[in-house]
Parts: sequence; C-alpha cells; structure tokens
Amino acid sequence: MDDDYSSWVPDAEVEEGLRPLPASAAWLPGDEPGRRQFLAIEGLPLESDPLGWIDVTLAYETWGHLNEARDNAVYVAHAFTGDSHVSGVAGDGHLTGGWWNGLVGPGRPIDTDRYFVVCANVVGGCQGTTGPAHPHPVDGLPWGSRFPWLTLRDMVQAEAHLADHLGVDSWALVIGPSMGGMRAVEWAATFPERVRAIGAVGTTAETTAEQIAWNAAQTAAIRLDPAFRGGDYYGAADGAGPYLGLGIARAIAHTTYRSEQELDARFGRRAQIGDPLAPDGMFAVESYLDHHADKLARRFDANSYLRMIHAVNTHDVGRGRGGLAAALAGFEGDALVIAIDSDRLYPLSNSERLAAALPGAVEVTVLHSDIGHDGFLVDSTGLNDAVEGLLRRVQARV
Ligand SMILES: CC(=O)SCCNC(=O)CCNC(=O)[C@H](O)C(C)(C)COP(=O)(O)OP(=O)(O)OC[C@H]1O[C@@H](n2cnc3c(N)ncnc32)[C@H](O)[C@@H]1OP(=O)(O)O
Ligand SMILES: N[C@@H](CCO)C(=O)O
Repeated sequence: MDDDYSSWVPDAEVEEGLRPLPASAAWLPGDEPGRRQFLAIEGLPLESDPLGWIDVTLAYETWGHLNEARDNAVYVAHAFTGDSHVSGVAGDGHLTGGWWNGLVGPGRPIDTDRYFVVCANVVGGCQGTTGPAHPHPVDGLPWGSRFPWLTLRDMVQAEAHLADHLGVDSWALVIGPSMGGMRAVEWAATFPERVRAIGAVGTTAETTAEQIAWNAAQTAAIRLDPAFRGGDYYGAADGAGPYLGLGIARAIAHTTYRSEQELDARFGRRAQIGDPLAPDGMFAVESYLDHHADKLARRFDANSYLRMIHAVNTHDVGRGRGGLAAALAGFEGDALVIAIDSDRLYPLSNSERLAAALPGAVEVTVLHSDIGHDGFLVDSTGLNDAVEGLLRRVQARV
C-alpha cells in the first residue's frame, strides 16, 4: 500500500465535482451494462406500519447457475454502503471491481463455477434498488423525506421475494459482513427452513448502545447540513445536496471501521499540509478521512444513508420473538460466526453473544487483522479458510 499522499490537497476540484444525485439513482461505478437485473415487488409490507407497504424494484446480480437439485444457491448480503456487485470478472477472466472478490468468484471459496450466487441492493439503497431518490408513484417526484423507514426485516422480506422469483427454495448459505451479517441472522430467524447455513462476519444480533451512539453523530451531521432541507434536496435550485454532512458522517464511520493501531502505524502524527498545529495545517489522517468522505459523498445518497442507519439501529433479532435465543431456536442449519480481533465497532463480545444464542455449540472464529472492522474487505486469508470449511460441511450434509 502506497502511503505517500503528501501531494494530495482538498482543493476546489473536489467541491466542483459534487453534483446533485440523479433522480434515477441507478448508477453503479464500474457496472457492466446488462449484468444487473431487476425484480418488481408489489406491496412489500413494512414492519414499522401494519397498514404500510411499498412497491419496489430490486436491483440484483447473479453468478453461476442454479443446479437441477436447486441446492447450490448462495445469497451474499452486502454491508452498509455496499451494493450488488459482490464479484467482478473482467472479460479476460481476471477478478476486478467486486467488493468481495477475494471470497466470491471463479475458483474462489464461494466458487461461482459451482454455486449460484445472488446479491441484491437493499430496499432504500441507492445502487439501483428503489430508494428515496426514486420517483414517488403518485406524483413522480423523488420520494425524499417521504420514503419509509424500513427495517432489516423488511429488507429480508424483499430478499425472500427474490429467492421465490429465482426458484431458490432454500439457500445453501446466506452470508454477509456487518449489516449483511445482520440480515443473514435475520434470515435464520425468519425463514429457518430456507437456510442451510449462515455466515455472520463482523456483526451483531442486536445493535448496541455504542453502535447507536456512533450512528447518532452521523445522523446529526447529515440533518444539520443546511443543504439537507429535511430530506427534500433533489433538484434543489442551487444544485446543492448534503454532501458535507454525508462526508462528515462517513469520516466518523470510517474511523470506527479502522483500528487505532492501524491509524497510528499508517499516519501517526504525520503532517499532510504545512504545520498541522497551525490553523491551515492538516494531519495526514485528517486528509485520509477527507478522502473517504469525498468518495462516499460522490457515490451515495444521504437519504439512503439515513435509512441504512435506521435499519441498523432497529436491528434486534429477538425483538417481538421472546428474545434472541427463542428467535433462533428453530434454525437447524450450520453457522459460521466470525469476529475480527481488532474490530472496535462490532467487537468480539457481539459475536460471542450471537454464537451463544444459536442452537448447537457454535464457536466464534476469531480472525486476526490489524485493520479493524474493514478487515473483512481487506484481509481475506482466514476468512476464505473459514468459509471453505463451512461450505465443505454444508456439502457433506447434502
Ligand atoms: C461490503 C461493503 O461495504 S462494499 C462497500 C465498499 N466498501 C466501503 O465503502 C468500505 C469503506 N472502506 C473503504 O473504502 C476502504 O478503502 C476499503 C476497505 C475498500 C479498502 O481499504 P484499504 O485498501 O485499506 O484502503 P484505504 O482505507 O487505505 O483507502 C485507500 C484510499 O485512501 C487514500 N489515501 C490514503 N492516505 C491518504 C491521505 N493521507 N490523504 C488522502 N487520501 C489518502 C488513497 O489514495 C486511496 O484512495 P482510493 O481508494 O481513491 O484509491
Ligand atoms: N465498509 C462498510 C462498513 C460497514 O460494515 C460499508 O461501508 O459498508
């Protein structure tokens, strides 16, 4: 990794590069036209409102083929700001561009030559699936502030519609990191008969006070951006959206995605610009966070970000089900629960609590990474071994 970014400065180009999000919000950097498919779901019920529902279009991708026995389907659930592009294969066969290429692809542990792999962008997102930037069915204007506050259970219901549509009665594996892992656990609780194994990577079965606290600061950053306009900023006359608030939210979040020791080893007290102790100076780590703030503000929608926060904050697998253990009691499949030892956002204790609530003697697999929570995206060796082991067990049971 090249750490010489001394020439990088936050300049006017960054500001000018920010543009209002397209109302369709149907872009995906690096997308290959025709790869993404869409499923229309009519009347998806909403957990938050017994009378509420929403028509949605789900953007999804598939790799490989469902076999005749229909027992080789794997659902990969993406994380907070992720999307359906879990694996990217260039024309020459090289893996490129997918967010979990280390794990998913031809010859990878989740081998797309063997498994039928499916990944959809969540409802409320901004990578093709219906979200706040999409037109409201009544007036055709963006949903904006009117978009419902979905829960992860709503998102899983939409994923179940997709399974029905694809002819998948039961998944060999539902696996995901972080918010994706939360949905994997939700799948086990909601549809235990439709899941033969789950993989919960760097995640929790119920969002903790600390995680909600981090999210509170991010929510405030977005809402207090004057350009947020209560969530109705699409098509604003001045073209501005809440990019600064969204960027600040990402900077806060990104800090939680990395570890103290990694930030210290990479950046320490190094200066990026001038004397960082002077008002116009800047530490390298500040510049790094600015970069990630800018990157996310270019590719993500603030209203979707707030919907993701709401879905994560309301996540509690035991809610209304008699507690966590009761919620998972009906799950007879295999479970892989992975914690990253330097993850300060979803620490080991979260995985231990989940493993203890799962039927059978599930042990937490602890992976070493210096990175922290994002280790699941960056350090793949231990993760690959663990998932390979899980799939071998699942195969042995067929
Ligand atoms: C499941 C999902 O979530 S999929 C969604 C995609 N993932 C995310 O959004 C997670 C957020 N994390 C990231 O974006 C991370 O970059 C990861 C996990 C994808 C990759 O991590 P790493 O390889 O460790 O990248 P790292 O965090 O070092 O970031 C590298 C970037 O920081 C920039 N950078 C590094 N130091 C500095 C600095 N001092 N000043 C400015 N920029 C800097 C690099 O130029 C590089 O830019 P680029 O990504 O535009 O090429
Ligand atoms: N890097 C991840 C972090 C949440 O797990 C994301 O933004 O989706």
